[in-house]
Amino acid sequence: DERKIGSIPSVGSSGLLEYYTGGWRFLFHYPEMLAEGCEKYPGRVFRVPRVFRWDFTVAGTALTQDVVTAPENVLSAVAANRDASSLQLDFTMGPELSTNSFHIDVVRTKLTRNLGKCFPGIRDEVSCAFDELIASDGTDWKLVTVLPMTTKVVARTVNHVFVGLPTCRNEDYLDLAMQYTIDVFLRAQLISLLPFFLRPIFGPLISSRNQSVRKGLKHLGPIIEYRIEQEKQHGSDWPGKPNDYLSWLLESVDINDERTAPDIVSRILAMNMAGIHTTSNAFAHALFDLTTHPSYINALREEAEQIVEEHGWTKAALNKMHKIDSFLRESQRMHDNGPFAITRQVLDPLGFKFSDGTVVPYGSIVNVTFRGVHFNKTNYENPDVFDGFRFYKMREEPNGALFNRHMTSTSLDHLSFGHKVHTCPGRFLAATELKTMLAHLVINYDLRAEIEGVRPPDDVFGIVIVPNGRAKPQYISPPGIPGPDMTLLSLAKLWDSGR
Ligand code: HEM
Repeated sequence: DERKIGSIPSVGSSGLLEYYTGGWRFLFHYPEMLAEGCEKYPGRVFRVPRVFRWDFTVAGTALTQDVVTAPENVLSAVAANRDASSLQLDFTMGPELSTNSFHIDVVRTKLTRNLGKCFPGIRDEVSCAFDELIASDGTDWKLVTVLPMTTKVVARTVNHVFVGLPTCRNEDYLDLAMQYTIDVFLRAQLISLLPFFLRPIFGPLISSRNQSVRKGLKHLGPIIEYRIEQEKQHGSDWPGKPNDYLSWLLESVDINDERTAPDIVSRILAMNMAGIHTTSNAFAHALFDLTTHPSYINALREEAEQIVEEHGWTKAALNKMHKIDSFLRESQRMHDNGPFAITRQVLDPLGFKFSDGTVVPYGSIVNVTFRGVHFNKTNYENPDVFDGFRFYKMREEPNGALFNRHMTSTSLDHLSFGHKVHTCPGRFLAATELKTMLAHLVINYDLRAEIEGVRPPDDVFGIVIVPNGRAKPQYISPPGIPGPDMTLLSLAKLWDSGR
């Protein structure tokens, strides 16, 4: 295995020292290390030192195809999440979530099919949450820290779909929903520092799983009990049954099993983890792109206003917002959730052989990095330049009828939601939320950067690469009211004149 590994290029030195010291570089300079690897070894696999291990990173379209089409028993997403990667799923969330993942099937099927019906609730939650959190009195610009605000708006909105009102607005429940991801990640990092044989002993003690499920049961336990009772009395279509994820989950389980309520709570927490920070990070990035390139604001506002005026606030109307769709997709292209679209563990004892002949050994972690694909000149013209209407322009071309670059489309050149086998099943919900949020903001508010023309730098810690948590763009509602010193229009003009 050492011989096989030795022939794979590495970022930094490939010596033994790098194996031990490089891991520390990884904590604070991972984006630069990946950029260096993608630049030096385009279209290949390269090694990156982590703490006491090498990760194998794929930086190109052809080899990405090898990864996304490999079967689960060869390159496993489940194994990567359970133990070897950052989640330590067995301890942090429970092994049953990977051995029976019906909660994921329910997202893929019932949740996605019901988005049209759930849309009024989504729209209402987005609008109330933003208006409450920005709390503009309509006379002055207001500074609001982006990331906590978007996280709260998203947490309320997904939970409107997951568990409905009033729980989706309960502060204590929302704290749990937002904090859960952080608890899981931090504790998983601690567990993964332990030697393998100690993990089963100390893993459960370090994990916050029982505590989180207990807190979740405090809020959801009585609701689950009530719904089970109604079903027992009136059958599965009982009068007044809410149309939400909790109901769809309960339709898929044995309600007589006493383990049902804690199990359902674990699965709802897992979906909060998959759905909150991913979406709120994407939105924060989009807002930073908008305030750094404010000339887009009017165009997006015009589109949103015109479509809402003509078709009202519906899911079908969102589908017509092509500029908003393009803007969000471009923002995702340039700023992803962390460095990797795809993480897998090699399960084949013979290792995994890529189509270029590279072999990575059994047990290794293989990552596909966004950078190698999204910033690749063969995939995109001027990939380093933000072009909010890049995809909109493709759509307008003569063969636009064949356009297949919507926000929710995955492809080998756009991996924000993964591609093929494990493509994100929540992307339709995420896109619905993101488009509703962006349309709501531009229709109801003017916004501008805290510091003109400056995009707040990402926060970086190891593989956690997230939008800046302290930046505060400014908002004013309703749009068009002059601010204390400069209006949005004058800002846009300055930008156009090249300042
Ligand atoms: C902008 C927001 C989101 C982004 C960027 C995102 C991205 C991703 C990515 C990159 C994957 C991994 C694909 C792979 O391993 O091949 C994934 C998987 C997943 N996502 Fe999302 N996601 C988002 C929102 C959501 C939401 C809202 C939900 C839930 C409602 C969700 C549920 C899931 C689940 C359950 C998986 C695992 C699928 C599987 O293993 O088969 N995601 N997502």
